[in-house]
Amino acid sequence: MRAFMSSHIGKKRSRNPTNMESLMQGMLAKQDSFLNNNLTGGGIYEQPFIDNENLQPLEDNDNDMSNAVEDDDDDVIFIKEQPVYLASPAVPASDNYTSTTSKKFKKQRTISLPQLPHAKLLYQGRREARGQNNDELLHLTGSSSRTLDGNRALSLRVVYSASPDDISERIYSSVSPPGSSTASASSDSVSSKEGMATATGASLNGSNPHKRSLRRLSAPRLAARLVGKKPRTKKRENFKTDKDGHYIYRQDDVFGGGRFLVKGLLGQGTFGKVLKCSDSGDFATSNPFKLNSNMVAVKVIRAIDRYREAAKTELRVLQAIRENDITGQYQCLMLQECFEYRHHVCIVTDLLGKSVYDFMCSNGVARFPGSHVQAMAKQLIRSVCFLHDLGIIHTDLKPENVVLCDESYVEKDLPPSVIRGLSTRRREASGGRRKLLKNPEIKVIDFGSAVFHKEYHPPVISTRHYRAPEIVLGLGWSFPCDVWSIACVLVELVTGESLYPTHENLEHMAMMQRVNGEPFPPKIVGKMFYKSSHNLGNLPSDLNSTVVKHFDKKTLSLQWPEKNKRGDYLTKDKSIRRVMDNCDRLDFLITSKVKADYGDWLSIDWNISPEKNWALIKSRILSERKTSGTTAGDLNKETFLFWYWFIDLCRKMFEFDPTKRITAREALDHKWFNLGILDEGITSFGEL
Ligand SMILES: Nc1ncnc2c1ncn2[C@@H]1O[C@H](COP(=O)(O)OP(=O)(O)OP(=O)(O)O)[C@@H](O)[C@H]1O
Repeated sequence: MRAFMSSHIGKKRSRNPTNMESLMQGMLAKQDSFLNNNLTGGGIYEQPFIDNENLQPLEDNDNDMSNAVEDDDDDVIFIKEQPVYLASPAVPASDNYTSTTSKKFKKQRTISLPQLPHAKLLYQGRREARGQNNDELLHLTGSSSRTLDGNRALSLRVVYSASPDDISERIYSSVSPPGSSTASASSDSVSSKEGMATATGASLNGSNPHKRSLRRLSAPRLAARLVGKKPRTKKRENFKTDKDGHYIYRQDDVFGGGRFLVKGLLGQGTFGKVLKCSDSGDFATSNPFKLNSNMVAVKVIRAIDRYREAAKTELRVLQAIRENDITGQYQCLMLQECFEYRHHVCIVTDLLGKSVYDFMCSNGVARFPGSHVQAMAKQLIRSVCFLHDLGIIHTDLKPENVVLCDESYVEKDLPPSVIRGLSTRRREASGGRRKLLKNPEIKVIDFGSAVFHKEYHPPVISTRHYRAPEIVLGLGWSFPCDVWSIACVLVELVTGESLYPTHENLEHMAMMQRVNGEPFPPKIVGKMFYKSSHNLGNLPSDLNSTVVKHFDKKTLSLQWPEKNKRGDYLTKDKSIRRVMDNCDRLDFLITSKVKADYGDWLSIDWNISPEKNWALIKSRILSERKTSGTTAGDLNKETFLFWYWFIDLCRKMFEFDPTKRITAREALDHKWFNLGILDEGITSFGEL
């Protein structure tokens, strides 16, 4: 009972009807092929469930201008209809589906400009998951014993090296009396995981009935028997670890019982190194949902107890994701397996493309076109919605942790004026060209800081630029902190620059107020004073010295720029400039960046309705046309509406008070996701 939007083009009036129409037709054809061959193949497009609640948002209320099919400025109308489902008890189950052409039911609202198919992804989560912004949840600091118990229950298979030395060691331990085995001493507990090798540390201890036959095998073959895999090579496993517990990266190293061959370094962080490896194991070829034949990413965690412990929580999160999303449709990194090797926890996952951050760095124009931002936003919010429904808070959403599934792109030459304005580094990295992805499909990675909502919550989480105000103010945090981080990411995708380029609390808070165009609500500042004075909850250690002291106890307002008693400024000029130059109210900030594509006509003021905004733009265009004969260029009403509602969504995600912030689930239903835009991201989509 699967049905997708039926689409048709109804032509109204067009400046260049033939071009526009063929462009739209081309887009439709690409969408169809994408739906049928690509995303649907991976199960990304879900069958919408039958639910009256899901018959939304159909028609918008008074403010909705995007239904404006009668408007003079419309060129081509690109009508899309969501399938309509009924859940009336009077209707037999088999009749619940109604075709999109039925007159009985309301159509999905009209879209005048095209969208990428990703922007239409549906989310069929657990309906019972509610109250994610509940005040009590925010003050839950989580139980550390739950975290420890959870980690203790995790089984890690120990894999031994195929090198002769290690094998003799294994033979030795395999014939040792039960309980004295080095295998059981070094493993946290041993069991096999679904789809993984069955040989385990337990099978190697003294009670193993096969120990005599194991002793007769050559070293590499013995290793293979131990891990249940074919060894890649007889080459010695020269895998080395430095004094900080980091694996010392060397191309062509072999590890994991001869199974993994190191092909490259994908990234390194606090937790360890992420390696690109070719995998000779069975799982690599037998998994139908795998993206990339036998290539995998292996995160080799530092061989230090505290990181090993953290890695176990990461593994539990990855396991929960895999158990609840077997096909990977919610675009989270997929765990293939995990094992312990020479005291390193190794996490094997699908190999993905470069991060969105790296793509931006290598691009002549760091910002993404609106259509790509919308496509990525839908996927990202949907992924986070799925995680939240599982009771998982990611806590470290940032462009580095959003990776591309397909790095291929088309290039466009940039005008010399733009090239001149690029930094030398960017000019060299980009070759003076703008890169446009052919497919903005993404995955969310790095669950190394993810937290189950009932488990231990560290007082400070998130990378600074993406950190929500409730964390900075020490109010306690929960699911809403991810929503704030997503908003920071989305703005960065649109502007190409970090929204909060700062490294300290006072400056960060001043920037937040400037972006939101309002001071912190007295309610949350009052809570901060209460919690800090009563030492309630798990407070950041520097809360008083870097945050609380900057608020006035009576007015509950942030004292920035900081002054001494005589009224002299204590805040340095450089810091004041950083706040004033880099930040502006979000509507002004976004329009100032987006103007690069649509000219000076575009201006949005979130304090006035879209109708009034558009009327102002129109009157400016008209008067200018009279005096200088200029036109509005690429700006039309649909484009304006697209950015207006994008800003509206971000504003709701940047709500200071986490209990009032829009949830990921609510964000999925925001009207911005019903709007389209015709830009370079649409034309580059699926380009050959
Ligand atoms: N499955 C993957 N496919 C491709 N690249 C990956 C994959 N996993 C990680 N990477 C790359 O490795 C980098 C580091 O990975 P990850 O964030 O998981 O490690 P980390 O040690 O937790 O890093 P950090 O300390 O910065 O949080 C990522 O930014 C990404 O570029």
